[in-house]
Amino acid sequence: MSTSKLTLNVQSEIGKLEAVMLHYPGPEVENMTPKNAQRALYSDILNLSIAQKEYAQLKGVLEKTSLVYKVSDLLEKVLEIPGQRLSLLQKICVTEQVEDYFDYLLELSSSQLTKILIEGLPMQVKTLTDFLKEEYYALQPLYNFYFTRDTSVTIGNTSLVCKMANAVRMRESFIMDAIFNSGLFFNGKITNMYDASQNNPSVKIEGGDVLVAREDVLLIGSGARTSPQAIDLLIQELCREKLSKRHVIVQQLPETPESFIHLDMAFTFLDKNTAMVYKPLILNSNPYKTVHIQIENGKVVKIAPMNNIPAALKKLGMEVEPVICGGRADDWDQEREQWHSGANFLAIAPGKVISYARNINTLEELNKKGFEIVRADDVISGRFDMETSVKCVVTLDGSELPRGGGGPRCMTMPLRRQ
Ligand SMILES: NC(=[NH2+])NCCC[C@H](N)C(=O)O
Repeated sequence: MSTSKLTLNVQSEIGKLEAVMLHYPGPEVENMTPKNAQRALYSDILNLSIAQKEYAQLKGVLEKTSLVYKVSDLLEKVLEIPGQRLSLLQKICVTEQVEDYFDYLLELSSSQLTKILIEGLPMQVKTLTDFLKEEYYALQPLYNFYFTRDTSVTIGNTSLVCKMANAVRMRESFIMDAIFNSGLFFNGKITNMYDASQNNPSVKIEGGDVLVAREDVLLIGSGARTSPQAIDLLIQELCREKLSKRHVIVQQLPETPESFIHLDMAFTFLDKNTAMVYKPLILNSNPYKTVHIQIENGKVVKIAPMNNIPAALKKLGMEVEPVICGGRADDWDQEREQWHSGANFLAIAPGKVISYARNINTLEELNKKGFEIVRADDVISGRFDMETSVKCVVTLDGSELPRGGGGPRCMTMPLRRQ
């Protein structure tokens, strides 16, 4: 991590990645039992030591190609500043109803406090009421913190702090807000969706649903995690900038199964003119609407239905050739690989992407389209030089990480792209 401030700038999903925010999964991902895994938003429980080995591959590849900011390092620095520590703790203690612990937390060292805010604070059982709650934690662990994509989004020079759909992820957003607002690390603007929503409970939005297709084009999923009310509010915020023209393409998503939580589980950009798609949702006819919202001089001027995302993009001069997640041949393969984040790609440069090795039908499809398939370890060791490749997929071992419910795009929050 560098010491000078980084200027935020993301104008696409594929421009060469220059800086990214990560959280390395720690004990918090194991601080659960099968009984409460669902509340933690997991479909299964994880094995940390394997998850960490897999994660090390992602981190290793990113460190080779981009600046990496580690959330816990940034948080610790923010907590060093008394005023910022106080306001973050007040916010957390009030919203999570743990005011009794405020004085104790305030006195901890910044590194202890960082650890507790991420890994959870065990409850002190002092009353019968506490005892009968059958809760182990006063502050729940941040099980999903390694999915840094969801709690904030860099749109151009602005960091959008997301209003999470589930209370169990709310503290993640508060931490991101404190990091961006500290003024210590980044130059850029901040839009906080909690503040903007004025506590309207129907406003919810998560970064996995927001894709910056082009400087003037956002793709937004609307479903379990992002509501139409939040998209309307985001548009209002965008309208303040009074850019002459802007487009928002909204894709409705199924509420179940949970592998459709975000748009990036069904559609991600791979290259300037290529995107990974889950065919049944993105290309086939289905009940889920695609809507084009046109903004001019700070006003919504048109809201119109579209056939699908590729058709809407084409209208805006962005032709994308779809690559089929799971391959063309078998719809079971498509379903199985989509479930294991097979459509969730992170581009680290145009045509250079990261995904899980397990989704072999998806990889075969990419290989047919000219993408070399390489292992993360070969990139990290230098046996494979990504610079010499025109198009490649770097694959991560992914037996544990996908059980948390996401892939490489979900685990990375770009701060700056070329
Ligand atoms: N961008 C994504 N698709 N993120 C996946 C997040 C998964 C996480 N378990 C959740 O439910 O919140």
